[in-house]
Amino acid sequence: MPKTDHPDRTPASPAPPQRDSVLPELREVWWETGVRARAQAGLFAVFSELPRLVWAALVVSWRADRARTSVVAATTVVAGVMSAFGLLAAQRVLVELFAGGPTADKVTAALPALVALAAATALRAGMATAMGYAQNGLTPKVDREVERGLFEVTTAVRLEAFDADAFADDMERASRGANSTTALVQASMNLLAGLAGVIAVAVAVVVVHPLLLLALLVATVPNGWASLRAGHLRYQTYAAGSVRRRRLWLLHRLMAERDSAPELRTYGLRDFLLDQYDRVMNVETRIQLALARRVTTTTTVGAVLGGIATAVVYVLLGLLLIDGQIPLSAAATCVIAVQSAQRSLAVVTFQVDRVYTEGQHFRDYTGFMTRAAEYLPPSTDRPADAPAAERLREIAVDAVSLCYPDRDTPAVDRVTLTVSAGQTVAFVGENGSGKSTLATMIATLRTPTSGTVRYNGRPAEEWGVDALRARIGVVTQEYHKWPFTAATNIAIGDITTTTEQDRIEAAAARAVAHDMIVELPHGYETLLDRTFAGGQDLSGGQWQRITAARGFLRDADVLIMDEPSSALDPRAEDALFQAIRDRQGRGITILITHRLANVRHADRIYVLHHGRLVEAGTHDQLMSADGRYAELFTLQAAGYDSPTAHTPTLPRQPASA
Ligand SMILES: Nc1ncnc2c1ncn2[C@@H]1O[C@H](COP(=O)(O)OP(=O)(O)OP(=O)(O)O)[C@@H](O)[C@H]1O
Repeated sequence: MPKTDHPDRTPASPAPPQRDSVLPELREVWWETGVRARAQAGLFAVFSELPRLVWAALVVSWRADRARTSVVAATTVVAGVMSAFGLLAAQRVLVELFAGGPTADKVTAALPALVALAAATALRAGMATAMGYAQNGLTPKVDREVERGLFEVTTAVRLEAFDADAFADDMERASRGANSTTALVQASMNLLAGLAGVIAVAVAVVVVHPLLLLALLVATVPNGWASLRAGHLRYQTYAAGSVRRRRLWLLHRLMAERDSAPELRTYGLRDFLLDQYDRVMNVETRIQLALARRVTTTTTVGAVLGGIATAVVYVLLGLLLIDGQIPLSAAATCVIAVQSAQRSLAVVTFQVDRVYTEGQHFRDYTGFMTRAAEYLPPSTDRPADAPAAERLREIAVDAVSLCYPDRDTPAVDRVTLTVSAGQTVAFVGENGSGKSTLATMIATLRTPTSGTVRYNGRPAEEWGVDALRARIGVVTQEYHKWPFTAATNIAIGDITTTTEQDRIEAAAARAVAHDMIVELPHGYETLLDRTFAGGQDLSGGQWQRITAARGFLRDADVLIMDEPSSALDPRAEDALFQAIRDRQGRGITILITHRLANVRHADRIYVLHHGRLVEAGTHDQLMSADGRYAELFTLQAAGYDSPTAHTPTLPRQPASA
């Protein structure tokens, strides 16, 4: 890892080495190097990037709301013109007032210019109000445009994306980037408005004396530099703290949310988690203090240099006046212009800083959108040769392997098998043997690293992922508890059926969930989320019945059930497997379970071990073969046969009874 100047590496910041073993998340990860390199771009890079960022902001804004973007652009230009016009009118007023003659005549002569000055000031204020109004209206539209785009991608990427090391961090920064877009758009608009003001003042100053323009620049450059550098330091710190922030967010959730509350108390994790929080926050505090020191030093140096330069401008003005190079009226106008220019330039430098900083976050967003596109599945359009009514008759798994990222050994290793319509097959094997991974590949949720899965003889690409998924129902081992009503939680199995109560109830009945649901306070309309008023929670087994109902809802050609009964009571389990057996002779059913008594009726049982298919056959065939399946089955059965329930007898150690 190359050495870089990084806020985390300031002498005060690194966590002690032994803590890394507790919080590996605090260690530097490879992808941060690239982010940091970007954050370390010099000020020249900042300016060279500005036009592109402002342009990007205008494009987003234009896409979100053309009318409001046009209003902002028009009011910006008109306000700028009015600034120049106002300054020139002010100078005209002063020229008339400093002319010779009686005061009444001078005031009368200055009146037209005074009226013009008042009109320009009023118009400029009106433009600022209109611009503010249009910008406020733009904010929610830009938010929606960008955030929706992000969600469209995060909900479409393949599951592999969530296994990739950098994806979660990348996504975290992208969400921050999405939130930054509104700020970028606003800052860009304000920057353009500020620039229009600066140009207006510059024009007025040049009219008075060209040399004053140079002085004006000298007076503003130090503050501008300080402001830009401070923004730059903040971004560097932000970019380097992504992993730490994610860790903090996780700790917030672990300590404050309902899911973790019981285990937190059972295992007495309070002090442990608070300690972890303290460690992350200690690092964070040190880094923020170091940042504050550097930012304060930078802005102080900028302010001192800016003050000296302003004094130089006024001295120069005085010298020009004494020398008779400019009249008193022009000198007075120039003082007004210098103050006005400093105000406008303060706006510009502040907005340059914001545009750059928010722009970096925005680039995180656009960069993520580009990188995430690599994880998007191929076009989901159903090809013309996959008729909508075609049923899945056969699934052929051909030498399929899957290696998870950063794993040396494949989770599934060259597995070949075929399942036909009407068959119920079971995948069995010890924990981690690859059963779920194989099932997710059949369900098109993961793409094999090598080998092919064919559906009716054709690979998935020829069908289109959507066409296949519409024909495959999956009940996953790690099901999700959706914070919706019981009815919707079942309808999620086929979201088009949310209003088809009879279908929902039929699916619930097959999954032994109906009676349980009608006993809930609001029956099917009971909200299954305790975090909302009136919400209910269910037991593990009750949740499992709901998820099984999800699987039954869509009478899919293929139903994959991964550990559907691990939390069910014996009666519910028996009823569920009866319902699964009812599919036999019709669709394809793939069953994954450790309760081997439930797979006895399967047409074929596939035994996996370390990712490889080691045995296949019916229950009777596998028992006669006396291999791995027979061993597991006998071991489990012995638990029931044993006279002492707590000391199950191993098959090769006959019971002493
Ligand atoms: N997302 C993942 N990233 C990396 N490795 C994974 C991932 N999911 C599973 N694995 C690994 O792949 C192997 C197979 O896991 P899989 O979940 O397919 O096993 P399984 O047979 O279904 O296990 P179980 O009976 O415990 O459900 C295991 O070694 C597991 O650690």
